[in-house]
Amino acid sequence: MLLESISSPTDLRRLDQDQLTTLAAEIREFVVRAVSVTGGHLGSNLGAVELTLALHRVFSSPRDILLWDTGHQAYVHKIVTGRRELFSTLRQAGGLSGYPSRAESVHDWVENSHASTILSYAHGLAAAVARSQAPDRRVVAVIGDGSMTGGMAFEGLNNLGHSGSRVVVVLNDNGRSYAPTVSRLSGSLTRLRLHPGLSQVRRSVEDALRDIPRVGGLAYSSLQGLYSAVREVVEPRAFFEALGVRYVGPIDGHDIAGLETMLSQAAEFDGPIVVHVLTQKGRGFGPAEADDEKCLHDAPVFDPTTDPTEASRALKGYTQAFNEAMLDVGERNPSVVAVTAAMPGPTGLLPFAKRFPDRFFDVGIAEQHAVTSAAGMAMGGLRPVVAIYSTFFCRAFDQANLDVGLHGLPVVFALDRAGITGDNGPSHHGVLDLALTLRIPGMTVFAPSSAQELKVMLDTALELSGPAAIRYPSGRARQVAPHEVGSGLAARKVRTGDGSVCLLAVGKLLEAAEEAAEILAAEGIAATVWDVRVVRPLDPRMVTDAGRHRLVVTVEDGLRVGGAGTQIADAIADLEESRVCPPVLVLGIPTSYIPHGTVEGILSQLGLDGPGIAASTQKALPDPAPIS
Ligand SMILES: Cc1ncc(C[n+]2csc(CCOP(=O)(O)OP(=O)(O)O)c2C)c(N)n1
Ligand SMILES: CC(=O)[C@@H](O)[C@H](O)COP(=O)(O)O
Ligand SMILES: [Mg+2]
Repeated sequence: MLLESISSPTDLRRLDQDQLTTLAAEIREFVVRAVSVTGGHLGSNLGAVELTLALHRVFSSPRDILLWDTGHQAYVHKIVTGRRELFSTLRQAGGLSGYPSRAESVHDWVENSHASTILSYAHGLAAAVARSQAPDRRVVAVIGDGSMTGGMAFEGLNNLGHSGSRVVVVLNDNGRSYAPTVSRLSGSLTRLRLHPGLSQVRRSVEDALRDIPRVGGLAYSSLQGLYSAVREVVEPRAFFEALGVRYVGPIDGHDIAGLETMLSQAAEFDGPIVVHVLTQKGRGFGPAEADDEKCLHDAPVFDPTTDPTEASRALKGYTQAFNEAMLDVGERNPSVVAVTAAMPGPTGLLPFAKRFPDRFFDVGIAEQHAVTSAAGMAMGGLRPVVAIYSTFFCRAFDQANLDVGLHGLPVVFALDRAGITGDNGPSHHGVLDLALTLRIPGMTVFAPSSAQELKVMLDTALELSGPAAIRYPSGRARQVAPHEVGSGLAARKVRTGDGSVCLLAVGKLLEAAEEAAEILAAEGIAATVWDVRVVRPLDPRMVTDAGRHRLVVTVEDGLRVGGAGTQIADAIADLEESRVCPPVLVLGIPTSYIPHGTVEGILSQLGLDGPGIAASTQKALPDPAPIS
């Protein structure tokens, strides 16, 4: 196996083109097998094989700086930079990160998995390189066509062009984010034009025409004229060069020799230059190539001899509940519309999009634009539901605060993947959404503890006159009977204790709080447990009841500072009737970057599972009051 002989980019440079073709096939097989064992990103990595090999042959990382936007497509980069044997630990606690990691390798620079940032990094690094003693270092930024639709990418491009920064931008255009990319920049015609089959046809027609005496020459030149007219119409050269960024391409992103030629030329260009490469997401693995939803962008653990597409598409837990709830409200309320930032599949909106195509908006990887577009929709009398991951909501906080909140607009934010998300590491955990949404005046904040609660809360949110956020986690959703579901803005008391301690649980942590109550009961401590349900406005009945206990413990899978617990502690402190405020122990997530691992393992480490909550509670319980 050639692959076993590759432990650094220098090993790539001794291979000839045939060997590179063999190596590419071996890498594809390796990636499919590795991801089948651990789960992870598949389609993007299969599409970036030849491109990565060419980049590492033309540029000398880490002297030359190779940057990956989002970083989910950097598995091949990791394989050729000496980490092949770590893939059995991919995304596991203490194991290989699913994104570049500076702790793992000098070849890695950017760890943030939020899209559309890389041109800004490149601009900054190019400025530093220009002032260093090594002005011949190259800065190379690989950005996908999807990430190119993010606002920051346009900001970066504009500044690169204006400043003349010496950066090689590789636009890795596979026409997809998850779904087909919402952009004319990577128009289907461009891809069609360079479809291998079409190129072959074009070449044979040109050859045939050229050989026909007299008329052949005329026909050939008119075909060329037509071809270049088409190119002028579709190719994005005009866009980039109007910004001051040289444009070359589009070229075949799977032709290593062609890539090397173009990248070598681009490396010599003294300014910003875009090399537009056309790749196929999921290339080389049949199920990924055939997956018209997302080219197996990511895949669960699967048997590599089977097709993981259905498993990869399957909606889990709260996302499935959201999908069902949206279809239901969509039928009942024609003003409800749905907005996504290039994630219709993972947020569960595809069925809604299919059922109500004219009430579904995919705006590209553009969360800020998504939120303010929703504000416009609400201003126009619609009832927008913005489905956005908790972590990506952070990017649109200003828009949520001042475009939605300031105008008191009825936008509903469906914040999926709230809390610890595990696999994708520190830039994907959804730990800030409570701290942020609670800073938006007038925003109602819901945290469902079951699939059934999510549906009730969406209905309630859509009846409100102002903004609302519903935050819910990845993974399994608790299923409960109708009598175990709350209503409106009320909290729900699920267990009555002896007045010693009151556990107030937010969202999914209700299960852990109930487990803690059982553990405490075995120790003779009868805890009261409330499902907070609505983090703001807090249910006054719950606050009053909690204030009558000797200790209040709040539990949430959000930032401890500025989250639900802080909100509850303030409310208890404000209770007029309580003679002595009970101490409030706020259990939540510390202000830190939490590495990847399993959700359960991380929550346990943070003391946010049943035993952890029980232990913290026991430790905080004031000594038993003297018997009067
Ligand atoms: C700000 C932000 N929003 C959403 C995502 C989720 N996300 C991860 S990869 C991806 C699609 C990226 O498409 P593209 O840049 O074309 O890369 P490809 O997967 O096609 O190689 C999205 C939407 C993200 N990482 N960052
Ligand atoms: C790279 C990226 O941001 C997404 O693809 C992310 O991996 C999705 O996370 P889920 O796996 O929770 O859908
Ligand atoms: Mg893409």
